[in-house]
Amino acid sequence: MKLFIIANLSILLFWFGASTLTLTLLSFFFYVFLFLLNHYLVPGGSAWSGYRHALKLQGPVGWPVLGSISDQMSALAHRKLAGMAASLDAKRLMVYSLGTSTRVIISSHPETAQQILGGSSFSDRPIKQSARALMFERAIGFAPSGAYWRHLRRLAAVHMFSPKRIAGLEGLRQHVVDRMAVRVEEEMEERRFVGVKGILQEGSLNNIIESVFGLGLEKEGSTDLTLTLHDMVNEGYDLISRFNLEDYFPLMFLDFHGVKRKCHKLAAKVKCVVGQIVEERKRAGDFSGRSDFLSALLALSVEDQLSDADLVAVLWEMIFRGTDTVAILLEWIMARIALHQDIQAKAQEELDTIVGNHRHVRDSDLSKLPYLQAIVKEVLRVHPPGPLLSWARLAVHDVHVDKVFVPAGTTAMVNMWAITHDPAIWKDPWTFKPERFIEEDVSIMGSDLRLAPFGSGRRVCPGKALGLATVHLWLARLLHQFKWFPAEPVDLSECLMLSMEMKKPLVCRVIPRGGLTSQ
Ligand code: HEM
Repeated sequence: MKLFIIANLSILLFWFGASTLTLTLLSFFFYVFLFLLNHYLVPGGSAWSGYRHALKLQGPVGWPVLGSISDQMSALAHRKLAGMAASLDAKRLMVYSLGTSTRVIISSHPETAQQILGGSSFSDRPIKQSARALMFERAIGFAPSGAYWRHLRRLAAVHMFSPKRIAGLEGLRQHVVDRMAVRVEEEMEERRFVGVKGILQEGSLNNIIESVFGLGLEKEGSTDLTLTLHDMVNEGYDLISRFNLEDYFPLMFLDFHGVKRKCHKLAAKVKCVVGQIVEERKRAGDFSGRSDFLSALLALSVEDQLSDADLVAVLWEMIFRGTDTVAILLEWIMARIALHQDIQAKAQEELDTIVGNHRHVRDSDLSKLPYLQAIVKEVLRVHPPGPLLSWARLAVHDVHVDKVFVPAGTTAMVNMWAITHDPAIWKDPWTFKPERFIEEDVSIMGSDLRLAPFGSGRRVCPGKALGLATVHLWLARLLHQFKWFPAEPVDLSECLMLSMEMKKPLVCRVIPRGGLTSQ
């Protein structure tokens, strides 16, 4: 067909007196043009061009060479992808390309999400250069799903996230929230408003550092170390969230944005800072009687021990993952609390009934506070911190999803934000209404894909119980002790980095509720 068109065109041009060279060039460019059209005008874009005949694909064609990179890299990627899936009638499964060769599938439906997250076919993760350089390939999040990854998950399940250990860390959580309450009062006194994000980030970092390293929060030098780790986490977060051309094009030798260089520099710093903590603990010896994760890992039997390099990677990942997730979720919750005064009053009434006003809230009270828990669920529905579930999955072998053939090596994502805002799944999805979870008890731990903010299946978030225990207790304490008002209009705009943050940090006016004092 193409040759026929070219031949006809050539004859026409000949009749119009064009030279042989012009004819050859025109024919050449015309052929290239047709080839490109043929290659790119495929549902899902060029990375899917080899599969179009076998499949019934639905997805955007994207741009030549770039594919749908601009949509994926947008600060509102979850909304863009949800809009595209709805307009192409591809909620169950949409395909697209990143660059010329990265094939992606995305589900915006609980049933296909279950197929992706639930089985073993998508149990690896695609790894970005930045994540590799920052050593995450040797930690739980990006380790391929083999024996090493299973070993790490087991160690973390027993020594970091077991119910016994989470319960044992209540004293730490109480201590950290005491300090946060003092800072709230100090900021109110000094500035007449409270920068919520800063307080939550500091509290969250202190909490995770202490549970991972057990250095003693009040010890000399601990503030310097906290600041160093804080800067390292922020820099790593920024680097890993950044778009890097080299992830999608074979330009490994180039470093256009300087990401590779910065990652290597940061990794060297992490090895030095975390490595030094490990060395000092080893020198001090005797790990018994200590409850921190580092000591538990050092006390393992020889056959279970991790190498020093792997130990650093695993500890660094815990600090990295454990800080922002909790702080970001709590900032969204406090924003909703400040915005909906009626909901705040109802939660405080529940607290006063169950806890009274002569003592602070304890972990043991939390199960008796269904409305408070419903608020957390509703925030996870409306503002899931990982709207695209943070880190994608990778097909480890050829597989079918919804009868669509998905080749090995395809990146798979779930648009949890699209699912939690789908009117076919949730009544009035745009209304903030914690009461919906009083009417229907929906599990958020991964068994019900209508609301799975921690993912699901074998790579589900291992920190979900610890994260929720922290968020529930801190929210209860902050609500019990203070009334929260917006210091300026609450702006609910989103910005998707590694997690989905508030674009404009929350600023509140806070009034003590009386009865309870900060310690
Ligand atoms: C409280 C808010 C949190 C949210 C919303 C959250 C969300 C997520 C999500 C969506 C995933 C991907 C799951 C999947 O692929 O199915 C994940 C993985 C992970 N999370 Fe969390 N997380 C939170 C807290 C934490 C905490 C506190 C830690 C550790 C201290 C943590 C450590 C991890 C790790 C290590 C992985 C990788 C698991 C693997 O690949 O096997 N997370 N998280």
